[in-house]
Amino acid sequence: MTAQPIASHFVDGRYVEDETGAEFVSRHPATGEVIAHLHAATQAVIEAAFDCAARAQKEWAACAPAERGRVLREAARILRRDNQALSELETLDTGKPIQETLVADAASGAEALEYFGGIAAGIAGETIPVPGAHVYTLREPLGVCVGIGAWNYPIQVACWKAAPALACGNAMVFKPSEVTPLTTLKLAEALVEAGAPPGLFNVVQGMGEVGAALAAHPACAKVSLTGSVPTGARVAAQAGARLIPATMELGGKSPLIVFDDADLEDAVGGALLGNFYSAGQVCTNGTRVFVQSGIRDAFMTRLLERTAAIRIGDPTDPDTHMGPLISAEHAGRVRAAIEAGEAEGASRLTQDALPDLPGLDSAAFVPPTIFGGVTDDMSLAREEIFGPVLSLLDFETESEVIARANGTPFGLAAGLFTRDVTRAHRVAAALDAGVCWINCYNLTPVEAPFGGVKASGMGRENSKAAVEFYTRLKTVNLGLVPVDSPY
Ligand SMILES: NC(=O)c1ccc[n+]([C@@H]2O[C@H](COP(=O)([O-])OP(=O)(O)OC[C@H]3O[C@@H](n4cnc5c(N)ncnc54)[C@H](O)[C@@H]3O)[C@@H](O)[C@H]2O)c1
Repeated sequence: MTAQPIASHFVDGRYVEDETGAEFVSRHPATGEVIAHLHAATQAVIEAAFDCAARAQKEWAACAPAERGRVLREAARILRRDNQALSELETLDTGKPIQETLVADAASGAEALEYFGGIAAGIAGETIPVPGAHVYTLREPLGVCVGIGAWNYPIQVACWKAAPALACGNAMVFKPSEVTPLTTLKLAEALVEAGAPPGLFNVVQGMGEVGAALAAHPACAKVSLTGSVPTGARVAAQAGARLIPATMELGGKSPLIVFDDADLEDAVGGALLGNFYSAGQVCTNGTRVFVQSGIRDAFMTRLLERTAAIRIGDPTDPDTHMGPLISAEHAGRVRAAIEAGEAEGASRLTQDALPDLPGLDSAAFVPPTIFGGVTDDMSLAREEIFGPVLSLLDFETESEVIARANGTPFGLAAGLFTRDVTRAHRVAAALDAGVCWINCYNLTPVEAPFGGVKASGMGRENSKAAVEFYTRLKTVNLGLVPVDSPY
């Protein structure tokens, strides 16, 4: 099994290798097999990427916004054309089931390219009515933006950053996670095929040091990171030291609240989606499931029944619901979190058992795990586990659950299930979260802003809101009356 790219990096419209960079490999998580050998970017590769990006950005910013939009929409068409192959590659690189990658990865990336391709020609400033002057604003590109990605949604994350950045007239140097380096190279190919100038979107590979070097580069005009809170704090501090804007899409420990009057099947479905999709490796997951006492028993019964029907196995099999975690090493961390939960007194309601996994590395798999009797002080309720671990917490009243749901440093997302429309809006308004879901979970339409509050990040991706984070505003004042000078 191989998924070896032509070369490690994609710079100035073509694949580039520099074998003096540190070697690393990409593995297929389900088997542990090495699928690609790569080299981390050297300083020479990084300089080449910024040089060509600066050149391409000038050309791109000078071209008609409608033309920029056309190129992005053409790139979307190419991703859709190649969706099968891209999804297979994403499944090899991430271990996520093919039934997910076919709909949620390159396809979501294509939606971002379509959306921002569509609004590119409408990005504009405004006129401001002021007596005696004609005042208007211009929305200008920032220059060369740096994107740094996480491993759970590699091509989606790259598109969610590249599409708004490019629509606004910027160029980008992007570093995928070293764990999942492959599909972002295909995005770079698609943009060139679509007619983007060489150098507009560059991919450089490597570990955290390469990301840090990109964010610290004097030509970096903005950095957008998707990753963990500790990395976000480091990268935001670097950006702060240089006074450049930063968008941070970080981790979470989101609450999902099920009130007594909820539709039972919808609430159970939401909790399953919001904990076990992508084997739980989703930043917005509602891992603290607060269940009101009147619905507790019915909810738990259906949750366990439906969890038992989850098919674990080979992610390349279209029937598989849940594949491995990103690596045996990460699965080990998730197992340690499960053991800590047991040691702290939570009761494990699911079996610690995997099906036979012939030819696969069972060390990379963790079965869907549900804990009951979880209290707010337990590590299960406080730490982002980033695996298929759902914690059930009991509650009685609305005001109690709002306070407990907000009792976390994170603020990425929150969900609630209720048939009471007044309560739904009241509780959504009271929750500390960048995104709230009422009677659904983990919907992220490109038309709506996405991002966190508190330690979960700053800035927004998707929607018209993203334009604010990839442009700078210039105010122009034109005097219409004689200059009123006392001198
Ligand atoms: N909010 C969101 O949109 C979102 C989406 C997906 C994942 N996440 C979060 O991402 C995390 C999982 O991803 P991960 O393990 O890849 O995160 P991570 O923080 O370990 O790495 C993220 C990226 O940052 C790079 N990096 C590491 N140190 C760096 C440094 N000092 N300077 C610059 N770059 C550096 C890594 O190489 C990688 O490309 C989880 O916490 C998850 O919640 C958030």
